[in-house]
Amino acid sequence: MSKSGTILYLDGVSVSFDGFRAINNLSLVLDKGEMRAIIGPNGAGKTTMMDIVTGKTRPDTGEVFFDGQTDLTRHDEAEIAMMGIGRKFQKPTVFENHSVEDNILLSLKGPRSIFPALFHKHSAEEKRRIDEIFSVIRLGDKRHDLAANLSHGQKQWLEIGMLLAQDPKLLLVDEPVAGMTDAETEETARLLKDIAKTHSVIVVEHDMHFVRELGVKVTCLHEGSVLSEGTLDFVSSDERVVEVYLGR
Ligand SMILES: Nc1ncnc2c1ncn2[C@@H]1O[C@H](COP(=O)(O)OP(=O)(O)OP(=O)(O)O)[C@@H](O)[C@H]1O
Repeated sequence: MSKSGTILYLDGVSVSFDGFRAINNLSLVLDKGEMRAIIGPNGAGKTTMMDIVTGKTRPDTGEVFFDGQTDLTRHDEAEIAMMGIGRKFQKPTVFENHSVEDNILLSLKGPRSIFPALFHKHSAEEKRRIDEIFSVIRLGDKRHDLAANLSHGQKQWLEIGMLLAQDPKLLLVDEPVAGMTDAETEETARLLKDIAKTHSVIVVEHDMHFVRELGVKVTCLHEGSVLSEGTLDFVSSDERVVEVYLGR
């Protein structure tokens, strides 16, 4: 497999915890600009795979490359975040006591303490970026509301906006629609599709209706390796996927 043109390249990756192989000879390649949905049963290794990409967990063996050339196994979590890999965990962790806009300002890329982040005069370029983020996350009319007053779904969108403020090249998004209403779920699919026009994205989800809305290539993990990969129709008609996951 060639690394050229890839944003993420995992080959032959394994990791064991106390003798248990959570990731087992995993190979997964994401092209630059691609959005991919990752599905699979509990314990399949989805979180561990993302932990390996973000430098939280070191693989025992295998290659992990970012942007075709950077060996991620040689970097720590902070360095990997600085390189442009952003991760959103399942539970939203916004600053509840700040306004929606301040949450975005506090997240803008660049070393900054709270005081200057909130009170410094923003350049035209920064203002353009902030407006762009608000248009993507559908919270323009909530800019001055307290983050605590947002719905669960809106908090997830705000946190995606905080991730965008870090200007990542690759976003890892863990179960974004868990707990959302159907309308919020559909809007989240549109929101991620907008983001995917200019970013590479990995979305882990169990909600198959949402995965269908995304309309992207799907990878099903099982026991730490790829069980099936292709269109959702292809993967969901794979008998092995039905047996270990969808049929349950
Ligand atoms: N730090 C750890 N120590 C021991 N075992 C671990 C550790 N991290 C993960 N595991 C085990 O590795 C396996 C893969 O777990 P992982 O959390 O990656 O699965 P997952 O696909 O994300 O599942 P879920 O859909 O439930 O989030 C599980 O059996 C889990 O118990």
